[in-house]
Amino acid sequence: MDGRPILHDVTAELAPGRVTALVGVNGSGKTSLLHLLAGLRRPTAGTVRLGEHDLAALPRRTVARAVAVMEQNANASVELTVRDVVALGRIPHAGGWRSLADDPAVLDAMRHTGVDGLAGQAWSTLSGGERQRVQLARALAQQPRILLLDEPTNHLDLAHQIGLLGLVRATGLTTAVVLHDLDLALAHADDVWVMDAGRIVAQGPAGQVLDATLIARHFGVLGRVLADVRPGFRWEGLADDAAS
Ligand SMILES: Nc1ncnc2c1ncn2[C@@H]1O[C@H](COP(=O)(O)OP(=O)(O)OP(=O)(O)O)[C@@H](O)[C@H]1O
Repeated sequence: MDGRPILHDVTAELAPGRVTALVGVNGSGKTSLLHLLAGLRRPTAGTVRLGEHDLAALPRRTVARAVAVMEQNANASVELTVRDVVALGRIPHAGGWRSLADDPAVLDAMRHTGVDGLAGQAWSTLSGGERQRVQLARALAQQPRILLLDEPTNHLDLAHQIGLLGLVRATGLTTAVVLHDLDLALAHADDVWVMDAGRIVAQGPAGQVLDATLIARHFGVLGRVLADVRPGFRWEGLADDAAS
């Protein structure tokens, strides 16, 4: 790291019980911001607050009981079953001698995400899409108040992309999700934060913020908003002079 700030002038608040999509071109700062919200990285200036508290001042276990993170390309280095991986979500709540894998929250989370049929299967043998769902189950087993997801729809086919975001919505948890697909953001997020060069350049309800002008300016793509059948975009190719 060369000491240059990655994020600048970021002021934003996740709305309780709502799904907020972090969108923006590659390198715009989405993952960096998600890591700050998760307490995985600390800001060099400014404060990240969890309720009334400075996140940096809270014990790690307290944060882990409140905030669950599903990272991009999450991996499990040792040979674990699906049930073991989901049980990792119970660590912040662990106490006594009961096996984490026997915790009812583990089974609930596996059922909720549809991976209960894979419980005994080795993590290393799972497909990319199955891994994504198991990682979501691990995050839900944590029983957090806040869910932070970094591109959770990677590796998923279309039906599973929609299904996974539907599951996330159904939790009712305060959620921030990094998404590249603006159609998915429109369909599944309540709010969006649009990032460009380390700043949040627009934020608000997804249907109001994501319009053709903003997309041309901050994504360099010309498009038309389709409002007749469903909210969405029709792409019309790359715009060389999008910002003009
Ligand atoms: N540890 C680091 N040291 C130096 N630069 C970093 C570090 N982490 C991120 N960056 C830089 O900060 C910028 C934002 O990165 P970040 O991963 O947050 O972007 P992103 O919007 O999530 O990108 P993508 O869509 O490609 O995943 C990039 O230019 C990246 O190279």
